[in-house]
Amino acid sequence: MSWFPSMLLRPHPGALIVLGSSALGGAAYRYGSSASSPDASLNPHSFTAYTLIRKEKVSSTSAIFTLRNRERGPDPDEVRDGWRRRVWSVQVKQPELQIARAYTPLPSLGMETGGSIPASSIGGEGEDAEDAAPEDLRLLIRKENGGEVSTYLHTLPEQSTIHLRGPNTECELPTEVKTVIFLAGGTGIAPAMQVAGVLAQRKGSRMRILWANRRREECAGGVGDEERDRGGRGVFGPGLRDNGKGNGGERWWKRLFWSEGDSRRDAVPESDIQIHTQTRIHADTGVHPKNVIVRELEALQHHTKLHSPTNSLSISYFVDEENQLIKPGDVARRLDIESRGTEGKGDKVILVSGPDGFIEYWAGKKLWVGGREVQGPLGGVLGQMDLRGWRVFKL
Ligand SMILES: Cc1cc2nc3c(=O)[nH]c(=O)nc-3n(C[C@H](O)[C@H](O)[C@H](O)COP(=O)(O)OP(=O)(O)OC[C@H]3O[C@@H](n4cnc5c(N)ncnc54)[C@H](O)[C@@H]3O)c2cc1C
Repeated sequence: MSWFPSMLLRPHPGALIVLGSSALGGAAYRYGSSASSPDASLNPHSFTAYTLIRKEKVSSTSAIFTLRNRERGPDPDEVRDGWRRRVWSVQVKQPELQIARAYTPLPSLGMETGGSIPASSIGGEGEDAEDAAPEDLRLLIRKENGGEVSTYLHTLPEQSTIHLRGPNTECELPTEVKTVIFLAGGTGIAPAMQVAGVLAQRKGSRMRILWANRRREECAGGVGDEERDRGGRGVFGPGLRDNGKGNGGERWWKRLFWSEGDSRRDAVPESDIQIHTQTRIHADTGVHPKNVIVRELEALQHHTKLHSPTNSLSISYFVDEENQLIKPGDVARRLDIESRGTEGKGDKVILVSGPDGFIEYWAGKKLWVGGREVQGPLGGVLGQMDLRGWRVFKL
């Protein structure tokens, strides 16, 4: 495949940071005049200081960390470019142990054009939209039991300093890629959201995310599109359909997208819009309130349709503790649907991202060759399936 890197220059997670940079791309990094030193902007060669301005709980083990460049150094071009066509990550340093780990920034609406609205602010309180700055980075970080860096990060209070290096390209999504099936395990949803952000900008794009979690709390309130269509456990609960009015008694979130008289107001049916707003439902209705990641995903769906009504982003949730595992048939069915009538219409890709065991089960092991991580042969469940020309990439 010409457009996927044949080798990922990803250092072993435990590598000492003194061993050197893992950045890909070799692009020229531009430092703006407002930056007082080259290190003021995110760059792959040295660590840049960020302030943890917000820690937003997702579940008992995960949170979204919002990080602001301490010297307000401008984003390098590589980051802006990344939001348009890449899956990318940054490295975060644990200063005492001098080790670093990779984390995947979450997209914000309009990132590709310098916008800065966290998708979670759609249908929410609206604070995020006002507080956000274009160069803020948001990382979904799960606290690993006994994990050195993630545990350290979760102990930090807001206003702490965190050092980042990057961006590191994980894979490119050239413009001909418009159809993606994404198998995500746990925090593998972060790269899936990046891909959704990229495809939203491509007319006629189709993406299906199958997201597996061990526990419901990681995807609380998430109802898959198929389940919703079947009229299963409602998103809104009896008599509680959200009217999309938010706090001010007005559909404030519409203003984030449309100005008065904008013809796109009518591009998405009102019923669709309502379904993408935040729910505030008590636990005794039996419906989980949506956590911030689920809200972000639904806002991404909304954003995808706004770009073009022919775009489609569907999400399916699978929860181990509810005995819902992704089965080969779930993938085969989606392959079947997405293959129909799209022969020769651009590249179709299956991306797999998550813990090592998840990737190995679905696509076979990634390999380490000469201290670098490479794709390795296609194995696992996907290796046994008739993929009809779909490409597979392990993230
Ligand atoms: C490109 C990329 C993007 C990523 N994006 C994200 C993201 O967006 N969000 C996210 O949360 N994570 C992400 N990760 C994973 C992340 O980089 C870290 O691997 C993760 O946070 C764990 O790091 P840690 O230092 O906390 O754990 P580690 O210290 O590396 O430990 C990991 C696990 O191994 C166990 N362990 C460690 N040492 C031993 C030992 N000697 N014997 C037995 N068990 C041991 C620990 O108990 C722990 O459960 C990404 C990884 C990559 C490569």
